[in-house]
Amino acid sequence: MAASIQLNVRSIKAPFNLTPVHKQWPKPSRISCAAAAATPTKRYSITLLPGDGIGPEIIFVTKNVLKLAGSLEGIEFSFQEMPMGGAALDLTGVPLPEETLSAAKKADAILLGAIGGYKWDKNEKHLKPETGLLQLREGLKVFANLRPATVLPQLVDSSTLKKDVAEGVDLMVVRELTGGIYFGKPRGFGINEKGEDIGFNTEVYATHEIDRIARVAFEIARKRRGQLCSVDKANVLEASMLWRKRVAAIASEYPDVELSHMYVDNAAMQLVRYPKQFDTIVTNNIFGDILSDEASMITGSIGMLPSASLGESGPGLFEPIHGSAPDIAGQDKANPLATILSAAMLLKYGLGEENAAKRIENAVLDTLNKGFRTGDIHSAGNKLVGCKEMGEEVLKSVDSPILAAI
Ligand SMILES: NC(=O)c1ccc[n+]([C@@H]2O[C@H](COP(=O)([O-])OP(=O)(O)OC[C@H]3O[C@@H](n4cnc5c(N)ncnc54)[C@H](O)[C@@H]3O)[C@@H](O)[C@H]2O)c1
Ligand SMILES: CC(C)[C@H](C(=O)O)[C@@H](O)C(=O)O
Ligand SMILES: [Mg+2]
Repeated sequence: MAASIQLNVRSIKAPFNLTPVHKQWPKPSRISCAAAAATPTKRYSITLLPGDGIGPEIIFVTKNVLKLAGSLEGIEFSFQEMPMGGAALDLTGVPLPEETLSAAKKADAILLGAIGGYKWDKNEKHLKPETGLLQLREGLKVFANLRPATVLPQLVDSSTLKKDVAEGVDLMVVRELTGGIYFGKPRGFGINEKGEDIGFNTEVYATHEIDRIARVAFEIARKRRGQLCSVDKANVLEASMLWRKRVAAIASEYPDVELSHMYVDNAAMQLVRYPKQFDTIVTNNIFGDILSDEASMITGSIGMLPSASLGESGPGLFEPIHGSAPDIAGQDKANPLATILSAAMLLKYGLGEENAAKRIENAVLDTLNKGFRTGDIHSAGNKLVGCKEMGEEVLKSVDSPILAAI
């Protein structure tokens, strides 16, 4: 299941007078000289949403990697940068301007950095950067969020888990992204019978929402190691009881996939006890959010985890699973690899361009093999680099021979 591929180029004029991200940074010379670019035969339009905090830094380097990998495979991209999150709030007063959503809908794929930051933390809900992100996911109808967590041999020592527990971990979290407690109604603030303030949200899932995410997960499990673990809280929550019933019903369509069920509290524990037991995990919106952050640390850092958000049709949304990291923003310390690997997912799942995707995955492996590490994955004996340099090293490796995919 991949987002539909639209091959026609669209030239969309940005309605905002945006300062391009990091225009003060010199363009890496490797872009023009790394390898002979193939004559473009395919053209795609990409909406870039740098967002806030480290977002512009990681999007800047990823755009260059995507551009070079594409050009070596006969692909030409047109990029359109649009405001999103806190940056959009400052510019337009809303976290997801209509122009941003409509440009995103018209693109072939969307690459997002990250949104959010201290400045907007106390805003009312509808004026929070995070609300813009939820509106974007809802607007694009990207209900299936794929979050792969793979422990690369080069980074096994960066894992917080013991080497023998972490090594060989290769799992995929399939997170439902447009339903559940994030979107359920009623929600809001009120006053209870004792006169106390209350805040409330509703976890609600309809059959069709569970069935479609279950089918995506079964399809993915079928192409992996044939094992699907559905994570829920069916011992307590009605929404989870329906979830478990429907996932079990859909299992009859996939006799070749082995289905198991696990309560989320146990799953959180099992992920750090023996993560190799997991192949594909399917879970609801909030459990997927939490478990994917947990899984990221097994791989060494949250700065390593990419994601793809796909719907039944229309462009896919590709973003790292981490946030805007305001504690390191503007310091050239961010690890861009989660975003670079999200660009590989964009090529693979969003555009069906497997060769260009492999180039990027391979370039990341090559760069790690050469010992380059940002601070979050750094250990003794490696070369500590910043976000820009890491991006430039990946660029240098984009034209290396294709080795095994990640
Ligand atoms: N998809 C998104 O845009 C997204 C996701 C999560 C959080 N957020 C937002 O980001 C803001 C900060 O949230 P948070 O601090 O809870 O989570 P975070 O993921 O931004 O940061 C958590 C920790 O991980 C580190 N980190 C994250 N990404 C990194 C990278 N690429 N390289 C190196 N270190 C990295 C940060 O420095 C921080 O110490 C909040 O406003 C939150 O709502 C946005
Ligand atoms: C920022 C927030 C809305 C978002 C989520 O909860 O989905 C983030 O944590 C993520 O994982 O993408
Ligand atoms: Mg999250």
